[in-house]
This record gives sequence, structure tokens and C-alpha cells, in this order.
Amino acid sequence: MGRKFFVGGNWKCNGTAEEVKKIVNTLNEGQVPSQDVVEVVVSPPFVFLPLVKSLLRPDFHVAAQNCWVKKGGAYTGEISAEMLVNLDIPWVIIGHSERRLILGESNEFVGDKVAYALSKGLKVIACVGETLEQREAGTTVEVVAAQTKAIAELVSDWTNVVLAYEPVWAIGTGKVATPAQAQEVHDELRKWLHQNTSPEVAATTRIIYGGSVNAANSKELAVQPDVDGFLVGGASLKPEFIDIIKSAEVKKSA
Ligand SMILES: O=C(CO)COP(=O)(O)O
Repeated sequence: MGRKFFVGGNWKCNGTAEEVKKIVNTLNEGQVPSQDVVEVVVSPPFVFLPLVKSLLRPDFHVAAQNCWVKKGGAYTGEISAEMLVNLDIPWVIIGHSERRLILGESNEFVGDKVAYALSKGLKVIACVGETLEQREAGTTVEVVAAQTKAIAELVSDWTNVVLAYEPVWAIGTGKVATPAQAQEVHDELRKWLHQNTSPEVAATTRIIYGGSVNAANSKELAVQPDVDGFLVGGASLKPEFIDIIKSAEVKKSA
């Protein structure tokens, strides 16, 4: 099927210039599988993107954590997709649950952003995921399907999309989804893509898991058939991120 393992590091709103340089040094020294086996993308805060891009090893790439929904202009505080393209930032994370829940980004707004960023040539890590209340109410699949639908309605070419399943209850809580829980939702998402986009999109789109991924749990998650990688938060700021990247080897031999 040829879905290359993908490991993203979402640094969120963390770091000083000094800390960022240290993290990049650690990444640059890490021994990881080749680019044929794993695609690695790190996402520092906007202000550190040029610094990280200039220092980072060439086999790793950078992502912004967000971008504006349309062409730039009088939108104080926003960063446009065009600006990311101008600085050769290849990737952007869109629809992270922290933006959906804290900043009120709706499914439609996220869908619009994904479509606009793709139209400008950016590659997108599009995030979906249910809250604890939604999981307990038994609506997980419905919620992630609705989030994915808002994207799929506007996007026909999924080549440059990675779908990140990040259950909100697992983010920053140390409460990782079990491999079976992750596999179940990834399988549902792939089935949804199969039915609502095309069998080819379903077979080739990477669906990655995020939420308390660390070096100790990444291997058992990685071997799940529909887990194509990770979006890592807290552990992406630590040397163990290298070990998480190495779980691509386990996947390869699974
Ligand atoms: O939100 C996440 C990645 O986008 C996951 O965060 P943690 O790995 O810190 O739980």
C-alpha cells in the first residue's frame, strides 16, 4: 500500500530560542531510519520557524501550527498560507483540538482552512478527535466523521493531507489510547474515506495517532495496521522523540 510512516512533533506554544536550538541539536544528532522509511516533520511556534528551518537536518522538515483561512490582509495576529509558502515552510497543522476547543474553530472553518492551505501548495496535517464526553456518549465515530466530512467536502486531492486522530482525552494527560482503541478509530476513518472519497484515497492517506505518545508506548501503537505514524506533543520536546521516530522500523518489519 506504500503509506510511508509519518512522525510529527508538535511543539505547541513552548520554548525559548536557546531551548529550540538545543532540541534541534538533539534531533540533528539522532540516528533514525532513512527518509525512505519515515517522514519526520517538526512544528515549532511561528516565531521560531526560520531558525529551526535553518538549523534542522535536511531529512527532517518543518510545519507551522496554524495558518489563516484565506488570503492575508487586515487580520491582525494571523499568519497567511502565502507567507508560509514564501518562507518555504512545506507543512501546516490545521484543526488541532486546542484551536477547535480553546479558540472556537468550527468544523467548517477547519475545512475551509485545509482547502485554502492545500490550494496554495502547502501540505496539511489535519486533526480530528473526540472529547471524553463524546467518547462516553458513544459518539466518537460520528464526531470524527463529521470533522473529516467538513474537510472532504472541499478537498478532492488528498495527496498532501495527513489525517491525525487525536482523542482530546489523551492529549497531554498521560492517558494514551490503547492500541486497540486507536486501531478501531483509524479503521473507522479509513472506512469513512473509502465510502466518501475513493478507495484509493482510503488506501493511501496516512492516518496518524496523537495523544500521550512516548517512547514506551509508540511501538505497540505503530504495529496497528491502520496507524501510519504519530503526532507527538510533549515527548517531541525531549530526546525520546528519536526513539518514537525509530518505531517506524517496527512498523516496517510488522
Ligand atoms: O496534541 C498532541 C499533538 O498534536 C499530543 O500532545 P501530547 O503528546 O503532549 O499528549
